[in-house]
Amino acid sequence: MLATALTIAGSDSSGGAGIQADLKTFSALGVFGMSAITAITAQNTLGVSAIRELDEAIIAAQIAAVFEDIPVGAVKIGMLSSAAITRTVAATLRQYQAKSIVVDPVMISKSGSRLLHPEAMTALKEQLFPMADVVTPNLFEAGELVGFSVNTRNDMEEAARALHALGPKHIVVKGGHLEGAACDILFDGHSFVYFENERINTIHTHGTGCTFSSAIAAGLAQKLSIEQAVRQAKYYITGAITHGFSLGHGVGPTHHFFELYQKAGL
Ligand SMILES: Nc1ncnc2c1ncn2[C@@H]1O[C@H](COP(=O)(O)OP(=O)(O)O)[C@@H](O)[C@H]1O
Ligand SMILES: Cc1ncc(COP(=O)(O)OP(=O)(O)O)c(N)n1
Repeated sequence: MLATALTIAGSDSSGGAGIQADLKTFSALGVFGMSAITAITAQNTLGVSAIRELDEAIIAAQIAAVFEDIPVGAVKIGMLSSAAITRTVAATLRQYQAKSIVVDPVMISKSGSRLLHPEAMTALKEQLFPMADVVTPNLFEAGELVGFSVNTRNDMEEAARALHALGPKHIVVKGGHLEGAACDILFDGHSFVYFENERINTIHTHGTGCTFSSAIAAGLAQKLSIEQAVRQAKYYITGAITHGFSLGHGVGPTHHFFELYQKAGL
């Protein structure tokens, strides 16, 4: 049977990030994608001009409709916006005993708009992190979550240890915003695995975090180990950034296509 994955995230009208990037990634990786939308953003390559949260009942109903009918191989969680939405998503996933959960703790878009109210941080840590198989913060998000700034590889390791203590089985701290090579680290509570690629010199990186976390979820849905899923995701995002392109007047999107997956040779 085809592997399936559910994304619970916000909609990006320009198609570069959010639900749209997640579904494109699932599809390119050969996984059947399903979605539960938490919020609608009016967004393009220049920024976010409006956000409308959906009410908790319709968010829970979308998740329930999928789980009541279809086996869900993995879940990716992106923009949650509020504490109430975060609690609703956690409670609904608990109700359906969801497995293989990847939490991308989306806080601020690259263009600078808040996608998570600061007061939702506690619900994220207390309700969702203990259920997560993987949490994938970037440097800024890791810093906000642990309460110290994360700027070096040493800081990334320290942050991964602190975040692992909150309950997720694995942490991937993304080094996309580091100087030099694009280096991410995976921590399982015992040891670190480094995933490193040469930095691609481009401004067209809209949606990199969404693409990376949904590629990990796709790998888990395909029954890869965490390390294999992160390796596949790293290969995929590197190709997607390499083929990122100018679209609109600002930061263009990453590009998703099946050949990126075929070449992964996993
Ligand atoms: N310019 C780049 N060249 C190569 N890889 C990159 C680049 N920017 C980001 N990445 C990779 O993309 C993934 C997403 O990271 P990041 O951009 O830090 O996430 P976010 O979108 O959440 O800020 C990571 O694997 C990171 O290493
Ligand atoms: C609706 C929505 N969700 C998440 C993001 C953040 O995407 P990310 O891949 O972390 O990075 P940018 O797209 O902000 O570059 C978003 N923008 N919109």
